[in-house]
Amino acid sequence: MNTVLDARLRVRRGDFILNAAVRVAAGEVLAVLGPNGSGKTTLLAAVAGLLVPESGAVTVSGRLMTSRTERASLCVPPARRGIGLLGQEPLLFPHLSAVDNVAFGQQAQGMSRRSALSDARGWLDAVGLSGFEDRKPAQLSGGQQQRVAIARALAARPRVLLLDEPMAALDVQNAVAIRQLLREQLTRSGTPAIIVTHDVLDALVLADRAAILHDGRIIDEGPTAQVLGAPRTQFIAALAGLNLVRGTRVRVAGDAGFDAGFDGIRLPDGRILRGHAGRAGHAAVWQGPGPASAVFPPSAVSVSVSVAVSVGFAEPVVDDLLNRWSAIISALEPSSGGIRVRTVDDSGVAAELSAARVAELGLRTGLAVWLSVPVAEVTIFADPPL
Ligand SMILES: Nc1ncnc2c1ncn2[C@@H]1O[C@H](COP(=O)(O)OP(=O)(O)OP(=O)(O)O)[C@@H](O)[C@H]1O
Repeated sequence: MNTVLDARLRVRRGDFILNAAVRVAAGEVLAVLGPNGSGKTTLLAAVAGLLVPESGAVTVSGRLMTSRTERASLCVPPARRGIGLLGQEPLLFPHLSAVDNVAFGQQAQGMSRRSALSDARGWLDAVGLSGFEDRKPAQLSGGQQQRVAIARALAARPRVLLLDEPMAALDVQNAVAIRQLLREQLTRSGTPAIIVTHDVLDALVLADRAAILHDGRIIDEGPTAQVLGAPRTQFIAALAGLNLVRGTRVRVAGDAGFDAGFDGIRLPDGRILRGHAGRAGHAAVWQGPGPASAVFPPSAVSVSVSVAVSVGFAEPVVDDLLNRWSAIISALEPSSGGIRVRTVDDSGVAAELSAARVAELGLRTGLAVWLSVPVAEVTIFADPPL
């Protein structure tokens, strides 16, 4: 891997400690996902040189930018790292026109005004703002200002671009357009980037790899689809729109012609949810009981109504290929796949049904139902220590 950015950092902020390592290769985009307070902004600030770590190092294209050991300390100022920053707010110079805002960085680096302006016009065209060159930020919409900020960040030709929730302050339509624009421009320019985000779409559309930050530590990292498809935390499962149920890993004897037997997890109420072992390295080898998670999509969960349902009481196994349990509906919400049926259950499992099916079954909040999910749809992962 042709590493452009290599950062290993331990940063203290009050009681909070970030202890994380990230690498970004040439032309690669890494998404850093994590809940509020997990340390995402702290990580970017330390990479950018805005925060000095307790220990660690940051190199950009092999040049040491931060180095902190017990004996020595180096921290190259942010403006001299070749690192671009794009945040939620465009932070344009209010007194400069769009084209002057974009040209500013190039001129500061010594490019002639004429060349910098010509380059800036090209970048404004690339972000769909040709014809807006002479407008001041106050004469542009929020989405247009963010486009100028993207043009400005890329025009400076940073070695690495750090994006801190760049779509968070935009309405949905603008966010979709700017996300697409960022994808095009990052690909076109080959700029390696880290994007910190709460939004799974940012990770899916923009990033090759995703890292999950949890309480100051990276607890999972890999190709975006793989990380989101095998979520290690409820936070990521919810982002990815998947159900994640925690329990203890058990080996379930295969009595229906499955030589290897099933894998399953035992839930806190004693119920067993059966599935199959997840991706290699997570749970491919049986390692005895231990914390584990079952992951399955809401679209795989069927709902049926029975008058005799007693909640929390697991029905005797009626089908080796199906997990089945009782629950009470807590909410019905619109979703991309129809209607999301949320249930009260230790694990808060959700099902996704068409509106017609919801009407046909007469589903409503407070109704007791049976939920079932095919064993083949459930993936079991051994939990790494969080
Ligand atoms: N200046 C500060 N002094 C003390 N603690 C701080 C300071 N700034 C941040 N923290 C703490 O550091 C932790 C990480 O904050 P950080 O902003 O990096 O998280 P984040 O993942 O970016 O969160 P969010 O998604 O809400 O922006 C939090 O617990 C926060 O309270």
